[in-house]
Amino acid sequence: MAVRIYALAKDLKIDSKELVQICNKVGVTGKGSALASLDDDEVEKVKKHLSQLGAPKVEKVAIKEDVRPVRGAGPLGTAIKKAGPPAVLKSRPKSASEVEVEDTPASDVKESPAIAATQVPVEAPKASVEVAEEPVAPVKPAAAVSPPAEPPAAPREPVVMEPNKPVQPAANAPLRREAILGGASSRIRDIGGRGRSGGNRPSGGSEGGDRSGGGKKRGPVINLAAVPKSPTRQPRPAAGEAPAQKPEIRLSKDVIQGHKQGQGMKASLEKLVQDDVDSKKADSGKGKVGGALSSFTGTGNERGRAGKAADLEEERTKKKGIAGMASARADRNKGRRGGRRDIERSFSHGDDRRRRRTITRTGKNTAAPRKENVVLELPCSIRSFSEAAGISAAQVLKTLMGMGMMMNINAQIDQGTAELIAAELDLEISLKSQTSLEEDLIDQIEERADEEADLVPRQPIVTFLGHVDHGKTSLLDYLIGTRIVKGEAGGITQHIRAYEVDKDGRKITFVDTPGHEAFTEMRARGANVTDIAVLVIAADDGIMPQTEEAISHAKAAGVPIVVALNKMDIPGVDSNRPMTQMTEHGLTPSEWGGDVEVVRTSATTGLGMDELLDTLLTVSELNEYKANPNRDALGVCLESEQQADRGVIAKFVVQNGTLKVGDVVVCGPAHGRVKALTDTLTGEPMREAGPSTPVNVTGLDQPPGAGDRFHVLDNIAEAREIAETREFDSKSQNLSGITTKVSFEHFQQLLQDGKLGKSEDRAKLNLIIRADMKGSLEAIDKEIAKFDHPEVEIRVLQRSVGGITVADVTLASASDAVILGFNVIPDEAARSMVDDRKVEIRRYDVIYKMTDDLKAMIEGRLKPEERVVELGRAVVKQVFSISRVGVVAGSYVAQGSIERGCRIRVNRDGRTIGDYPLDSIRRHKEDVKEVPRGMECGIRLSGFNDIKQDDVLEAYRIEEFARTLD
Ligand SMILES: Nc1nc2c(ncn2[C@@H]2O[C@H](COP(=O)(O)OP(=O)(O)OP(=O)(O)O)[C@@H](O)[C@H]2O)c(=O)[nH]1
Repeated sequence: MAVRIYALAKDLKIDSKELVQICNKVGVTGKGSALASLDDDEVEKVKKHLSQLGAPKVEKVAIKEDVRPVRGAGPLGTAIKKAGPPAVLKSRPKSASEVEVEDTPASDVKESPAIAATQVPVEAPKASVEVAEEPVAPVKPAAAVSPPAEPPAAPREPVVMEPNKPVQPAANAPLRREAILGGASSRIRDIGGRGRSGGNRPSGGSEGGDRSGGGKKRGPVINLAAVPKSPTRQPRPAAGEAPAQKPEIRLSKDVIQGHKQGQGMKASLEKLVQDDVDSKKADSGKGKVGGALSSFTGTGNERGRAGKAADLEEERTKKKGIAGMASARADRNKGRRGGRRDIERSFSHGDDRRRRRTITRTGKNTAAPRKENVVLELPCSIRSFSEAAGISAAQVLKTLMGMGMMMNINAQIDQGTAELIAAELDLEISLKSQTSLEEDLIDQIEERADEEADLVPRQPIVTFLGHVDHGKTSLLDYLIGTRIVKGEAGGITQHIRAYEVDKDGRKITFVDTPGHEAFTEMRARGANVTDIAVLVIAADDGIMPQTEEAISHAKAAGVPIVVALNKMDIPGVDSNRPMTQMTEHGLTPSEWGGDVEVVRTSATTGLGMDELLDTLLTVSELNEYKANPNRDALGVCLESEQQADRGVIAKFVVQNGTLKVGDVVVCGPAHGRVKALTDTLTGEPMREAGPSTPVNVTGLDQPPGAGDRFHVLDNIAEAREIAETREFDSKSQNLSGITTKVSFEHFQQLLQDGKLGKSEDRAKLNLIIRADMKGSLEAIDKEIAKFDHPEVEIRVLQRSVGGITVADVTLASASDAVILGFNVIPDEAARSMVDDRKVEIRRYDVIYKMTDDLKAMIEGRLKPEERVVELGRAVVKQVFSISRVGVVAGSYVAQGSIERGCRIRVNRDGRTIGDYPLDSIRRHKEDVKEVPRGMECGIRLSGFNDIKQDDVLEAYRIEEFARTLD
C-alpha cells in the first residue's frame, strides 16, 4: 500500500526532508516533496538502506529533545552531554569545551565554525549516540566539535566522540541544522525576547515563515532622536518652564566688555551694578554725562542736556541698589515714550542709524545658537518650532510670509509646513508625529507576540484560487456537501465565502474566491488570509490569465500551493499539458521532482476528493499552524453587507485569539459590540469563534471595508475614537480628490458653485452605484476604470452598499445620473419617485452584464466617427460662365463616380486649392443623381466660381460611423 514520505518519516522518526533525500539516494526517483507517496517496494528499499546504515532513530529524537531547555546551548553542547554514559559524565569534571559551549549564546553558536563543520550532507545517518553506547575511548578533547580556547589543565575523562569520528558530523548534521535554523529558532527567540521585553515583543526569529502566532507580526518601531552634533547647543527648557529672559539692566560698555573678558563671569549682579556705579562716578568726575544715556549717546555733545537725568538716576541707584535700578528703569521707560524720543531726535541722523544697527547686531549675536538634528513633535506652534530649532520666531514668521502664509506665533503648524520651513531655513529637523490611539492600541495588539506555551494547533485556512469556471465552487460544494454553484447568478462566483469543514474530526476552513477578472481584490484578500492556496486548474483549459494572477497572489502571500487539476472526468483530457504549463510558471509538480503537490480531481465524479483533503491536512500538519485562543481576537473582514432586518453583517476570519459575543470590535471605520456570531455555513448562532474560524458578525455600526483588519478592544469609547479617526481620514482623502465619490450635499454645492460640467468638450456619464457588498463595489470600480476614454468622462457621484433610496433618485435627477444597482432593488419611496423624476435605474445581478451595458452607454455618448469615402475624380475640360447660374465646369469623369450631395476638392497643378460642396451636377441640362466613370457632365460648386480648365475635381463623401470602445 502506498505511503506518503511524510508518514514514513514519522514512523521511522526521521526528518521527512532527509527521507526525501534518502529516497533519491537509493534510486527512488520523482519524489520531490514529503507529500509524495512510496509503494511497498520503495518503502522496502528505503528501510533496507536505513538498516544497512543502522541509524539509531530513537536516540536521535532524544538528542532533539535534549536541545530544548539548554540556555543558549546549541546542538553542540547537547552532543557532548549525550555522548558519554551518564555515570562517567557525572563523575568527570566539565571539560573546558563543554563549559564554553553551554555559556555560548545561541546566536554565537549559530556562527560557530564547529557547528559549520557539523553541517555536512547526510551521508551516513549514524548518530553520535551510537558512539555513546560504545565503550568509552581514551580521553581527548572534542576538537572537531569545539576547540577550547586554552588546553584544559584538569585531567580529562574518556572522550566519547573519538571512536565515532568517521560518522559523527554527518550523523548530527540534519538534526543540528534543524535545531539551529528551524526548531531551535524559537528557543533563540525566547532568550532574546525575555531579555528585551519580557517575551511580549516579536523577535527577529519569528519573522519570515513563522505564522504560528496567527496574523502578521510587525517588528517594534523605535524612533530614536539622533544625538545633536552642536557643542554649543542650549539645553531645552523643561515643559512649562518660563522662557529665559535677558535682564534689562543697562550697563555701561566697559562693564559689559569687562564682563565679557572674564572679570565679571563669576561676579554677582550687585558687584556688576557697583562697578557700573563706580564707572559712572568716574565719568561724572570727568564730564557731566553718565548712566544709561551715555551708553546710547557716546558723545560729549549731549552730555550737558542729559546730565541732569543721569545725575538723578545715579542718585537713585546709589540709594536703592537693585530696587533703585528698577525704579530708574521705570523712569527710563517713561522717558522713552516721550522725553527720550525728544533727546534722540536731537541726535545726529548718522548716530541714530548707527545705534539702531548696533541694537540689531546685538540682537543677532545673542540669539540662541542654531540647533541641528532637532526632534520636534507635531503639530506644534510656531513658538515651539522656533524654540526647538534655535531660531527666532520672527525669522520663522518671515519665512512663512515668504511662502505666502500669514501666521502668528501661536499658530499651529503641521508636518508639511514644518518641513517647508526646515527646508527654507536649512535646518536639520526630525519631525515626530503625535502618537494616535491607533498607534497606541492597535499597533500594540498587532505586535504582541504569544508565548510559545500559549500556542495551540489550529485548523488551516485554505483558499481556492483559479480562473473563472475552472470549478472552485464546485469542488468546495462537493467537499462541503452544498449546492452553492447552482444558485449563483450567471453561474459565476461574485462573493468571497468562507466555510469550516470537519473531516473525520479534523477541521479545515475553506475560502472560495471569484475567478472573474473583476475580482482581483477579493482574490488578493483570499490569498492574504490563507495558510494554503489550492490552485484550481481545469485540465481541459490549462493555465489561464486568472490562474496566473492567482499564482502571483499565492506566491506573494508566501503560502504553500496545492494544485487541484480539475475536470479530469472530461474524456480525452491530458494532464501533462497543464503540468507542463505549471513548470513554466515556476511550479514543478512533485511527481516530476518538484515540490508542488498535484491532485487530480473531478467535482462531478468526486475523483480525488479524499486525496485533496488528505493532502491539505498533511501540509497543515507539516507546517504546524498554531495560535493562541486565550487572547482577544484579531483577524480580517472578508466581506460585509447591510441587511434591512439584521443591520450590518460582516464576514470575519479570526486569525488569532477568540472572538466572543459582547466583544468590543473596531474594524476599519466601523465599530461596535458583537451582538451575534453565526456560522457562515449553517447560520446557527455561535457563542465564540476561535482561531481560523470564519464567522458572520452583527453589531457593527456600518459595513467595514472588505479586507479591513479587526481588533478587539477593552473600551467602546476607544473603539469609537479609532473608527471615527479612520473615517475622518478616509473622508479627507476623498475630498482631496483621490476618489470620485461625491456626497449629495457636496454635489449640490458644486452645482451651485458652477464647478460641475466645466469641461464641455467631454460627454459626461454620471453614475450612482449601489451594490449589495463592498467587494462588489470594488469589482464595479475596476470595470468602470477600464472605460477611460478621452471623450467621455465617467463620474461616480455616489457609491455605497445598500438598496436604492430616495436620496439616490434625487441626486440622479439633479445630476442627470444613471443609477446602477448591483444585486439591490429600489425601496418603495424611491420606486415611486423614479417615474416622476425620469431617472434611469439599471439593475444587474451579473457583473459582465453590467460591463456590457456600461460599454453601450458609453458608446451612445461617443461622437460618431467621421470617415472620408472617396467617390471619384473628374477632369475639367471646359468652363462655361452662364448668367444667373454662374460658372459650370464641363468635366469628364475619369474614375469612380460623382454623386449628388458630395464634396469636391479642387486640385490645380498638383495642389488642392479648395474644398467645396457640390451644388449641382447635370447631364444634358438635367440634374442627375450620379454620373459614372467615362461620362461627361456639368459640375457647379457652391461658393466657388474660379474653376479653370484642367483642374482635377475629387469627389468624396463624409460618412459617420458609431464608434465602439473595442
Ligand atoms: N465536467 C466537469 N465539470 C465541472 C467540474 N467542476 C466544475 N464543473 C463545471 O464547470 C462550471 C463552472 O464551475 P464553478 O464551480 O462555478 O467554477 P468556478 O471556478 O467556481 O467559477 P467562478 O467562481 O465563477 O470563478 C460549472 O458548470 C460546473 O458544473 C468537473 O470536475 N468536471
